[in-house]
Amino acid sequence: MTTPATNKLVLLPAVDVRDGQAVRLVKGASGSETSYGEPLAAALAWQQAGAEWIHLVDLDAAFGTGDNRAMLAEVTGRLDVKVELSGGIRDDDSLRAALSTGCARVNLGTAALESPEWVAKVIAEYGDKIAVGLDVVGTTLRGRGWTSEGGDLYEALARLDAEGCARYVVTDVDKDGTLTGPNLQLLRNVCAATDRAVVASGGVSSLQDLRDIATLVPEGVEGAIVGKALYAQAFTLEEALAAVS
Ligand SMILES: O=C(O)c1ccccc1NCC(=O)[C@H](O)[C@H](O)COP(=O)(O)O
Repeated sequence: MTTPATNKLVLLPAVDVRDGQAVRLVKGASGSETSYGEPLAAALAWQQAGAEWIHLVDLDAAFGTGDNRAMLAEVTGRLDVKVELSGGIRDDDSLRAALSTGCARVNLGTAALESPEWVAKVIAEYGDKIAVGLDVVGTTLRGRGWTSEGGDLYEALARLDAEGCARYVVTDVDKDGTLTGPNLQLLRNVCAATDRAVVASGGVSSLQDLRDIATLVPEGVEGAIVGKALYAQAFTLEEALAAVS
């Protein structure tokens, strides 16, 4: 693995969109939404607070209950910071739409489980504009808005590494939206199995959680997505950025 130049952890505040609203779910369960208002207002607030990245998710597209494509394109276009677009990007049409927003990269989930040949093709074509979301319960992958099972984490990781995947967004579904802390052991295990960059997602509840994730930067963790903790005002983004700088 290439040693990162600094130990700085990149923070990606999450804006998850359902039915036109910024929401947070508990363990990704449809119906467990808490609403936090307009996605653009949330994203602009994180940008104003110093975010370099926004993790922007179309939950309807992920769940197959419609999409918020036009709204996410508008939000991405209004931001000056980099956007990682996620949720329901599964074919040429949805990938083209996502990339045409001007986002810095997209995150593929279900497609990596159900359409491995297509994913290998787009990794070869778009390089590090493609990240793959490895959303797991235990070591079993989840797709389709985390409702379907999709095989073994480490088998998928070996396959995607061989195909040249640059980056993985790793989520412990049982931690996501629960404010119970990240699964540090999962992150360590994934870093031990790949030399590609890892973005941690799910469960962050405190500044100490972020400092704990930052200790894994030398092992390959590059960033951390933070959702519920920011919306629940457990800390401010300014405090979070200071804690990991
Ligand atoms: O990212 C997706 O594509 C996705 C699909 C289906 C359900 C949830 C999805 N993402 C959730 C997130 O990205 C969360 O915002 C992120 O893990 C933050 O979690 P937390 O800090 O625990 O609120």
